[in-house]
Amino acid sequence: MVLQAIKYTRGSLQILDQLKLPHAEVYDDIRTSTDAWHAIKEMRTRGAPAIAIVAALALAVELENIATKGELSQFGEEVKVFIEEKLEYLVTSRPTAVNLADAARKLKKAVEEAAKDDSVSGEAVKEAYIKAAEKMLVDDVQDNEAIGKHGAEWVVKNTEVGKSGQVSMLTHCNTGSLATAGYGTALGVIRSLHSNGSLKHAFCTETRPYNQGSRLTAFELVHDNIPATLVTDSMAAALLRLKGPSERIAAIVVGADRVAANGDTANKIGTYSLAIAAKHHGVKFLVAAPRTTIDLDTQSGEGIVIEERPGKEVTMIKGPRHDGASLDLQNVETVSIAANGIGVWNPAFDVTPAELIDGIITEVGVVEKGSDGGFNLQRLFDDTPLDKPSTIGGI
Ligand SMILES: CSC[C@H]1O[C@H](OP(=O)(O)O)[C@H](O)[C@@H]1O
Repeated sequence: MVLQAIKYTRGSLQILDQLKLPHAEVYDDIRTSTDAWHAIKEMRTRGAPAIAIVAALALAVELENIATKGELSQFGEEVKVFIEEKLEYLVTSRPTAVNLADAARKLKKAVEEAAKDDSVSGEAVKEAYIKAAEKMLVDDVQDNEAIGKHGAEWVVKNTEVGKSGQVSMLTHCNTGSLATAGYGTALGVIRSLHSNGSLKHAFCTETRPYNQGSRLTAFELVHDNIPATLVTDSMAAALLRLKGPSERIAAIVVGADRVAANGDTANKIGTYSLAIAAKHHGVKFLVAAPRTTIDLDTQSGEGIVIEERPGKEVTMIKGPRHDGASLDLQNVETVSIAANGIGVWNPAFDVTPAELIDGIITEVGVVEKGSDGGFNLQRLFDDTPLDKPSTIGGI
């Protein structure tokens, strides 16, 4: 059965509560933009692409239900203003991932287009919004499958493939079906390698403090029967030193929350240290992200706002009681794992400089740095297919 973080039909949206995973699969109804804002803020739904899609669809459901109750304005301009205000509110839920702001910009543009004619009805503007939001859900899965294909091809072509013709990979945080509309980005590359028969073993970090790796990525890898091993974040560098047939890491592949114009990448905290270890050990370091994660308006990592989260996410840990024999799923406890009174620094993301990144895998191809040592990401948005040699930066 396919893992679904997002369940949507016209007028109805449910999200898989990721704070209850991996021990319970509970879906929460999202009926309004306010429901979505809180679900995103609390990280019941998370992942750069997923938060954009959940926000967009939550407003679609809100609009549909307002119309069903006969409360939608008949005037297109009034519906347009309502939509714009709701999108601006939704964007405030989490600042670092650009996908949400990018989606809001595109949805506003679709609504502006629909409302150009003063005589347009509220119903027409509502329909234009809902169609644009629903398209994001469909496009994301297609983009992720393409990312998986391009990434798997690049890894096999550009890394030291084992004698078995297979590679072992390391990934960080969760970038799978639980972070997107389906299939995943970095985890999508691992899924593609696995389905091609090119994956020897997958390693995932636990990704403290929110444990998206141990709670979510391990859940997805077990669900898909992909041979995998969980390691703590502090074990990653030591893992890169191992040269055994299964442990020899061919490449690290991670997701992204925002890729700046020069390729500097904001991603889950701990990504930067993995990139440093990869450089030291001569292991390829790859970022996998759809173009909706690329922010050409932010020139470098210096311009990326890093979300800071509550200290209790570091000092407290939550899970079902285990009596030494089995889990008591009805008895979820939160326990402190730090000294009372200690200060806490809890940035949710860090920035990996472009110089530590070997390739950026997108749905239209893999971008590598050119002879000038830089990424030319504008090429991703040009009409020229990526398979043609570019003037700046080999692609
Ligand atoms: C395809 S998910 C991209 C990115 O989003 C995650 O952040 P969070 O779990 O805080 O929403 C993580 O940084 C992933 O790499």
